[in-house]
Amino acid sequence: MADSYTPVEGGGSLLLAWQIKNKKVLIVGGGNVAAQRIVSVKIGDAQVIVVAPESGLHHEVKQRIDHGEVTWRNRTFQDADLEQEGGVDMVLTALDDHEESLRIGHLCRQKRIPVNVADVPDMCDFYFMSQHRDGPLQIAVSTNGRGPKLSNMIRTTVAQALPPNAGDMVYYMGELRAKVRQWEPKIEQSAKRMGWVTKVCEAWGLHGMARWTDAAAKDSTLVDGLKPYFDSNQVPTLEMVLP
Ligand SMILES: C[C@@]1(CC(=O)O)C2=NC(=C\c3[nH]c(c(CCC(=O)O)c3CC(=O)O)Cc3[nH]c(c(CC(=O)O)c3CCC(=O)O)/C=C3\N/C(=C\2)[C@@H](CCC(=O)O)[C@]3(C)CC(=O)O)/[C@H]1CCC(=O)O
Ligand SMILES: NC(=O)c1ccc[n+]([C@@H]2O[C@H](COP(=O)([O-])OP(=O)(O)OC[C@H]3O[C@@H](n4cnc5c(N)ncnc54)[C@H](O)[C@@H]3O)[C@@H](O)[C@H]2O)c1
Repeated sequence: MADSYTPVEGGGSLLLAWQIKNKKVLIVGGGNVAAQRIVSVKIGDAQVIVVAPESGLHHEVKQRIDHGEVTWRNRTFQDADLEQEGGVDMVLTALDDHEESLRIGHLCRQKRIPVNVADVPDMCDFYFMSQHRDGPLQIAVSTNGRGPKLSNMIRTTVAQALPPNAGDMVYYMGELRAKVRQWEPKIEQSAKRMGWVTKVCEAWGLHGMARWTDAAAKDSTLVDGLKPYFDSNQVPTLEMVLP
């Protein structure tokens, strides 16, 4: 046991990968910011309700309404929007009416509905982050409200440092992980499974896994060739398993 653990540095945010699939997200406003918010929450397969009068709709928002990607209430916000059809799980305001935006923020706080109020960090229960998306890979950067443009630049720099097939790599290494669970389904063997997968990741490295990915994408049976190595708890070099 350590005499003293590293002190925790507070003042940050709790970063989570929020599972919002089929949850109801109310977006108030239908302009520029709303258009971006819709994309952010639809990535998580949320059910989106937009409340905004037709006169102020951004063409992207209009298109998503026309395509049935979001539900639309063609009017200004009413307090009852927070209660209708069993209530909502999250609210995002994207209005050009600052006072009304703040009022909605306070209402959500009263009702304990998580809320993001565009342009008013103090009223946000959570901030959005600058995001890189590549299939199952998501990388998000926060500066905790200090510099959104800086978030964007750091995110771009991080993404550029990755192998170009990083998203596929996450996908195919996930396939390998699923295979290992099939090979050794017993829950008490979890430590063996995790230990072997970790050793493979470390031995191959990111660039090795990227090479594996290109080969596995061409030949779906390749993964089965790893089973004897798993069974004997050995980690093969790529040369031993690539065609
Ligand atoms: C990540 C991203 C996600 C998204 O919004 O989707 C995002 N802002 C993005 C872009 C961006 N926003 C703004 C600019 C102009 C340049 C600049 O101001 O720097 C740029 C740059 C650009 O457009 O390139 C204006 C702005 N933003 C906020 C304020 C209010 C304030 O600061 O008080 C003002 C008005 C400032 C003023 O008027 O002076 C506040 C917030 N913006 C946040 C997120 C949260 C903190 C994120 C963090 O800490 O990193 C937070 C706190 C709340 C929130 O919105 O959740 C997205 C990156 C998109 C990408 O990656 O491409
Ligand atoms: N545009 C940006 O890049 C940006 C970036 C950060 C923050 N913001 C802030 O976010 C807010 C929204 O910006 P925007 O560019 O999307 O504005 P916008 O003018 O494009 O859109 C505002 C939308 O709100 C709707 N609206 C107004 N009152 C409403 C009400 N009572 N109920 C429902 N809908 C209502 C309008 O009809 C319109 O659809 C502003 O406060 C802005 O300062 C904008």
